[in-house]
Amino acid sequence: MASIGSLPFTIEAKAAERCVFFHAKSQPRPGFFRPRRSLNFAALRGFGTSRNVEDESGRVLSSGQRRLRATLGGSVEGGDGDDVPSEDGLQATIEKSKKVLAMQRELLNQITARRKLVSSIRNSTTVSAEDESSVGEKDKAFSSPEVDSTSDVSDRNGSVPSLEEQSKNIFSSDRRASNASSEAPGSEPATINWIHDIDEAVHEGKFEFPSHGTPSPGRYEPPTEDATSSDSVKTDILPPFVSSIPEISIPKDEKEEEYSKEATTQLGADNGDSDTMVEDGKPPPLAGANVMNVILVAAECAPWIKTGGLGDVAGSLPKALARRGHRVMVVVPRYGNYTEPQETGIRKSYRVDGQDIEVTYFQAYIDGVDFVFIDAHVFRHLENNIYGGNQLDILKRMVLFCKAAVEVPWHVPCGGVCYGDGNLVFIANDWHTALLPVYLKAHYRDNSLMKFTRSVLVIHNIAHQGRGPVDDFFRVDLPEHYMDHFKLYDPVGGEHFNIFAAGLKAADRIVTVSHGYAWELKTSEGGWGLHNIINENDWKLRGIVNGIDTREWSPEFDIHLTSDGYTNYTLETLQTGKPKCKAALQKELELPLREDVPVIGFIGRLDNQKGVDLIAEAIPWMMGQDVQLIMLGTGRADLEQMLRQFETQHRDKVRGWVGFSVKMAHRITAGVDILLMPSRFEPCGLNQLYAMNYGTVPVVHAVGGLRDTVQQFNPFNESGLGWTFDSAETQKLIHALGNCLLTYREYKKSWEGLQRRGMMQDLSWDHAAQIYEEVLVAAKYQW
Ligand SMILES: Nc1ncnc2c1ncn2[C@@H]1O[C@H](COP(=O)(O)OP(=O)(O)O[C@H]2O[C@H](CO)[C@@H](O)[C@H](O)[C@H]2O)[C@@H](O)[C@H]1O
Repeated sequence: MASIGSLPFTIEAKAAERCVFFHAKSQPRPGFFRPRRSLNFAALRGFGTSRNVEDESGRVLSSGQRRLRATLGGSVEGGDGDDVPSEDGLQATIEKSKKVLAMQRELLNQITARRKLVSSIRNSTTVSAEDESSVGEKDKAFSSPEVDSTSDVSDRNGSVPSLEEQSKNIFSSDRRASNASSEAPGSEPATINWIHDIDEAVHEGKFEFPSHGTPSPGRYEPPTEDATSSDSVKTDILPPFVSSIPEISIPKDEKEEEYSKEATTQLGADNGDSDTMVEDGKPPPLAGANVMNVILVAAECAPWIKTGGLGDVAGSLPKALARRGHRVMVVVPRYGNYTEPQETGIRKSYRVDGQDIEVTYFQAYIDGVDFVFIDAHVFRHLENNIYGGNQLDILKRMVLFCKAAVEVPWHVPCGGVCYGDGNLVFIANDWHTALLPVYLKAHYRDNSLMKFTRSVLVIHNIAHQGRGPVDDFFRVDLPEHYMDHFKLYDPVGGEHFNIFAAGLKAADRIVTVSHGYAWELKTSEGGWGLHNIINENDWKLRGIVNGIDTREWSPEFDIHLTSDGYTNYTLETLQTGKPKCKAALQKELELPLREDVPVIGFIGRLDNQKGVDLIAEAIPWMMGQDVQLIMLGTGRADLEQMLRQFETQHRDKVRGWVGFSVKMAHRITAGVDILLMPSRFEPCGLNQLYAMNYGTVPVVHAVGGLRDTVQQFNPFNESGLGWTFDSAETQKLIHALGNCLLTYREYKKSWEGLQRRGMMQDLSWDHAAQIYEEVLVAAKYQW
């Protein structure tokens, strides 16, 4: 594969990026459903039902409406035709008025709480120009003044969930699509006129209680309330690709209730915001009316299996989405005997390249997230080499994984209840799971199955695409007319089969892991042959900078810093804690114990992407400095050998740890002063984020996510977070690192400022999860 050199990141390029983005945003989206503002009818439900009473136009009114009308001067309930009310009658009316006022008050409280929540979310969000444009668009989409009753107020039975119920729905037994949208974020909540609005709407016939009728063409059809919305499809017309459709939804049982309780407690504990508590002590979900079922599918997931940043993201983004109130699952292959997941006893069989392969499912519920592991003989014994084997073996594993993953919401009950395919969005990651959006479309949606399920494909690294000979198409079990989606020609690979290409076309939305990388992907240097497809699909692409797991990667709680002389530390104890970790690291690696020497670290895959060759070229200069260098990595054999050689040649200054050690990665991040990341390209990069959270100063090539997250230090106004260099050249690396070393030695106050600013950032997933949610909502309403 061609290596890409440094990219032309000029101001003009940045401006071009914005133009492209805005242009794309303003394009109309065919069939894009825009939910309208609607009112919360929750209060009307609490009155119970008795007999049918009709209004002037003959419409049947609920008893709640009847009482309201009676209270407001109507003549439906209680009056029974008496023109002159008796004393008792008056008393009863007063009592009723009091009740209604109490209910009104309660509703207003709920509205205030919701308003507070929405504005607190907004205030806590630093919206970039791109984000602002899309938030604006979302606001518009959610703020039509019309009352639209059929689309987003009620479920299919015509019942209207209250705020409280909406929050319960996420964990409730039928887990139906919570498409009720009384006040979507961004819309003005209904105000004091709500009774009048409802009454008038009902009276004037603007509002109709939803029926089970067929939705009008072109409108959004709310998901069914069954756990599996495709149940209604008869199995005798099942397409050959589909394993089987479950016929019954699994009933609520005790286990599920426990699960609900646990989940709700979790939600409350994590939010910890008493302002948002509703009366019964449960907070409404941060996602509000947008709560949905989300299934993230990835080839790796920390802490069970991780070879790089994808594992970190799969292990932490779902928890942040769950904290927002979504029901979230992660599906990952079971490569080893993990302790937490329990066997579910469910077995299914999928055809892969002409052979039936049986899979079983293991499941665990941790930190508010369902983790489902797919077990099959092809995944076993790969724990130390999950991407191992020949190209065909890998392809078959991914075909099996994607086929099984799509049907997990049908077959695997979590907490007793399957997710179902209504109100569901899959998040696929990188080429390994890029077949999932294609299968979702070709096997299911093209056959009227999983009608309400959508997919988002996340690009963590476009350099790996699942390329193969064109004939590989016949191994992935798709209708022939899908072949063109996979066929790609480029000067490097010639005409070939490309899984990422097809996934990008089939997904409802595409995300990549930084704004910088979103721009680079559209260039011929950064798109690795897929730039044309990415440009064509720019309208559905969004850059979202990764967050970090602030518990796992926190100097305060890091479990790898509790022994061997290391220590946990915080912003307050930085000046004592970090030197202690530095000394412990020097001791562990048998380097000279010196507090004053700057220690430089590198952690990462040893390949062309990470710019290890630039470090190699800079070694002679570095060894002329009074520094220590610690490198941790695995990958290309020649680069591994190079690391060993550095250590042998410079025993007093260099350690080259060849291997994959999570513990050492944590300890190096805490113990070194400077983290070097000369990546030739870097979609986001997590190590620089971890480094900053530990008061370690990054020196990076300003590319992709590194450019987004590390602002150059400015000594004149003491701002910035580290050092950046603008092209992947050894001399530029040396220049940046030289300035960094000078500051470390001569300007202690500036150094401390850099460390503190790094540590004070909010690098958590919470902000990113909120933006992911916007993408999921957009996907959900993509028709
Ligand atoms: N030898 C070793 N021992 C222990 N731990 C090691 C290690 N080598 C690497 N790691 C760990 O693996 C992770 C690597 O994450 P990165 O984001 O830097 O890179 P990666 O290129 O794998 O991910 C891709 O996906 C992520 C997630 O989106 C993007 O940030 C990134 O730019 C993109 O290339 C870190 O947690 C790091 O500590």
